[in-house]
Amino acid sequence: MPTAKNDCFMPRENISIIGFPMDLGSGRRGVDMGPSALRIANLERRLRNLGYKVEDLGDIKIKIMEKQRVGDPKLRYLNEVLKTSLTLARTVEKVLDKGNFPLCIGGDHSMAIGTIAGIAAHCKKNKKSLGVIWIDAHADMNTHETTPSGNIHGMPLAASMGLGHPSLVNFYGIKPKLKPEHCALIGIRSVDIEERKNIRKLNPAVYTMSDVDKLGIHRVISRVLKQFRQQVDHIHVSFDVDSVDPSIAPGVGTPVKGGLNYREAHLLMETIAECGCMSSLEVAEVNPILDVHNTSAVFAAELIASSMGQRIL
Ligand SMILES: NC(=[NH2+])NCCC[C@H](N)C(=O)O
Ligand SMILES: [Mn+2]
Ligand SMILES: [Mn+2]
Repeated sequence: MPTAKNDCFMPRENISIIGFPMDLGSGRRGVDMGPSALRIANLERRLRNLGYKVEDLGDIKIKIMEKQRVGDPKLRYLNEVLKTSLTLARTVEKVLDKGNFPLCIGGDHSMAIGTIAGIAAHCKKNKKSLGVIWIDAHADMNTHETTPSGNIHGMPLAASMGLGHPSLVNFYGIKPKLKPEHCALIGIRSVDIEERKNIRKLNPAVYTMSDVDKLGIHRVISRVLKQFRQQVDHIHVSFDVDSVDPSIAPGVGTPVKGGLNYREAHLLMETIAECGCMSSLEVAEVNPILDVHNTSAVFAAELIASSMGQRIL
């Protein structure tokens, strides 16, 4: 095992799967079916085959979109996002408190508001520092003031670092939940003009696709892991499936050309597994309506397995 700051880096035996069938945070329907698609892709069996004990806690209850009001156009479905994020945060916190590994499957990326809140609460109680590796085509660092869409899935990372609408920033009573120096973004290739200013203001480490092209994905993730292993106690990986190129993962709500290729994505996750230092994982934005025979969900399930120790040999 690699040396670690404390024992939270030891691999956890028990995985708790939490489904978050939410699409109110995104502009397009369908990601609410992501958790089902991942389960159909045999997620649980893949993890059991790796030797883990797995419990599936089922889905967080979410009221269907057709019955909701959009509300503020700059913070679409805010109330529903807050309400459901609260249940998610409590569930994640409980799972961590009992020593299990939370695997949250979405759902749109607004789920990170709840996931990171629950993790931050657990870390605060146990005097652990939190690091987040955000793998995404997008930075998700908009606020209600900079968003071009009003979709909350474009805001969770900024909000977690203390920038954005007070209801998101103060959510779950911890503010900020994450320090920018303990945050790294990887795979970025679509940032809104105003969103750039937020990135500059907070200044987390950002590895764009150009950086991945130049350095190689292995060097990028190794650099981040090396730094985080020395500086934080809990590493959370937030994986947006649209980080991968749409040619291999077409089933996502907001596809952007020029993403990680098949092997880059696996190598990224395999390197995270080798480090043995991931303490929680969430996978967001699988959209079965836009998918082709569930290939994106199967790919996402494969990537989850790679991040949990699946090896070629
Ligand atoms: N989690 C995601 N897929 N986010 C996409 C965000 C797209 C765009 N930046 C927006 O704010 O609307
Ligand atoms: Mn995202
Ligand atoms: Mn994205």
